[in-house]
Amino acid sequence: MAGAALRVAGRQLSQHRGAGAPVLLRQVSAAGAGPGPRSRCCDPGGTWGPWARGRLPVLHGEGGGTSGEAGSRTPPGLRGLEGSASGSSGAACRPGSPLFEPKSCTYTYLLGDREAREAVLIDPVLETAPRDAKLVQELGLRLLYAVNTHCHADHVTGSGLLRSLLPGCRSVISRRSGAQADVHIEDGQAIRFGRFALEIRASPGHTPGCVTFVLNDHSMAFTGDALLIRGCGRTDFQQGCAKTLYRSVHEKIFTLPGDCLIYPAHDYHGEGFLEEVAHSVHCGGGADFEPSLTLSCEEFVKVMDNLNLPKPKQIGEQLGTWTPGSEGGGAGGLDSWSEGGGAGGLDSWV
Ligand SMILES: N[C@@H](CCC(=O)N[C@@H](CSS)C(=O)NCC(=O)O)C(=O)O
Repeated sequence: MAGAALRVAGRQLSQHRGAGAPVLLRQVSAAGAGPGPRSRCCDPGGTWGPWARGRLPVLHGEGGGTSGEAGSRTPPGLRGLEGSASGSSGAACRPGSPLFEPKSCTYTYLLGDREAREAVLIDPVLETAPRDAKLVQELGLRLLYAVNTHCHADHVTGSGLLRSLLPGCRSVISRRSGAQADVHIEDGQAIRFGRFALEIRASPGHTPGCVTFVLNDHSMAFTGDALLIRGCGRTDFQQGCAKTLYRSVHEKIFTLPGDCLIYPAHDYHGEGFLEEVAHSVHCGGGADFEPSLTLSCEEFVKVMDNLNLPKPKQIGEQLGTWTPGSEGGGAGGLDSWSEGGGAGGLDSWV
């Protein structure tokens, strides 16, 4: 077991726990960094989830149960949010938010080993890469890898910029993504930082190359767009496949231990940060994430095939980084990605 994961709010390393735990850093985001439009959600209010309402932006779980300490956890909705790091209003800020990019509603995660000072950053965004690089430096960490859960269509990854800003940092993405990177990963492999590792679980469906990163003690999982908060990745382009996504989520994510915390790439609905996801999965059969995932696979596919979502706002920017030769051109290019390297022109992307 890697020990208890430590959440850190703002820009301070916590002293609450020993050095034997990886640091999961969460930064309180700026006021106004609210959620994007709701595309589908079973909570018509569009407000904070009950676990977040009225709370201040603080470090989740600090002083309360943290991952790796099964049995000491606070139930969903009651998780301790003591020790507020800010006096901001809960209504304006995302409670206990990790690193957040408001335009694409993307969560970036920084994990580090405090002893070895080695870190990995998951799903960085181009616009917020300078913020993340500064944070890594301030914390005295050495960023080994900027890893991507998949080829994003809604924003440009920050991994390329981070390689420049933090020499020694290597970009990572799955081989099946077809994108270029310093390191290509595959199901069953692991990315090491200090005494810890992120295990790679292929979780295709949103795209063929999607992966979920699971901390080696299985206390945390970073699901990318396979499983979101009150949602899951769309499957209507980038060679998406609803049936494949259903299988991935059920076989690779819902099978994680009941106390595993799930960290998704987006929260479009402002539900706040939903911890204890696997716990909720066990209680609600997945309904706390995406209710349609509790349906049969056949019914889920029907729902996904009839979402009629607009294309992501930034799909043009993302495609604009492609070099000629990548398929299609224009937004339509994403529809024709090929599994074996259709997104080959991503030199500027990773
Ligand atoms: N309004 C947002 C929607 C972006 C979007 O389509 N997001 C994808 C993941 S990134 S390709 C998705 O799967 N969304 C699921 C959903 O239910 O919305 C924007 O325009 O950026």
